Formats: sequence, C-alpha cells, structure tokens
Amino acid sequence: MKIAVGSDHAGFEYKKRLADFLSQAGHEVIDFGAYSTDSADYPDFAHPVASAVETGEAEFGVLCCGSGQGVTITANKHQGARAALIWQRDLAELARQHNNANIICIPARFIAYELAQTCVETFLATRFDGGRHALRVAKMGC
Ligand SMILES: O=C(CO)[C@H](O)[C@H](O)[C@H](O)COP(=O)(O)O
Repeated sequence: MKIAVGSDHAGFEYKKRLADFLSQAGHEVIDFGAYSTDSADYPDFAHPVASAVETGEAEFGVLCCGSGQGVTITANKHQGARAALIWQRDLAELARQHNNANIICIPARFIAYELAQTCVETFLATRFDGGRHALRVAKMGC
C-alpha cells in the first residue's frame, strides 16, 4: 500500500521508526517530514499527509505529534480525511471497522513505541465493516 507519513519534532522519532517498519513490511512510504527533532509546527506536516490521502496519492496516512491532538485536528480539515487519535489497539481496530478512518494519529509522548507500532499494524490490517456504519460515515460529510 501507499502510505503517507508525517510528524512534528515531538513525533519525529516514532514517525521515523514507523516509516522504516512500514517500508520493511513492503509498503510504499511517502515521508512528508519533519526530518529532525528541531522544533517545528505540526500543521506543516499534517496538511500534506491529509492532502495525499484526500487526492488518492496515498491510501492511508500516519501522523505523530506529542499529544496527537494537533495533527488530528489539522488533518480533519481536509475533505475525505477521517483522522483518528489512537492510543490503544482496540481503538485502532474500531476506527477502521466503524469509522473507516484513513489517517491514524499517534500521541508519541504518551504511549510506548511498541504500542504505537501495534496500533498502526492493526489499523492497516483492519477492514471497514460497512453496513450500518456506512450510512453513519456518509452522514459525516467527508
Ligand atoms: O499537537 C500538539 C499539541 O496539540 C503536539 O503535542 C505538539 O507536538 C506539541 O504542542 C509540541 O510541543 P513543544 O512544547 O513545542 O515541544
């Protein structure tokens, strides 16, 4: 799959490790930065990732920042983006099954890297359930 990734400085290390993990798993990773731990503004990276998902350049997005909040709020400004803030495996599963989320947002300062990787793996491996959830997602208007 084509996966767009991005982070600010606070999410940089997790984003880098996740990008390496996803590449090794055979995905095509498009890295929109940041490229260091120098202080940076999360919208500068969340907007390009959400745009890539919006246009179809990428099937899914992975965003990391300190709390996960800034990248989630920013990404959801884009039509076609359904960004979900995830800090547990079950939430990753539900975000796909019930909400057809297409961008996973990780709070890098609040969960261990191993859990972040499990959440991303689960998110990418889980399908949308459709059915009653399809009407609800349609009503979101995105
Ligand atoms: O989006 C955020 C907050 O809403 C993220 O947690 C940022 O990574 C955080 O604000 C960065 O904080 P810093 O003090 O500039 O490192």
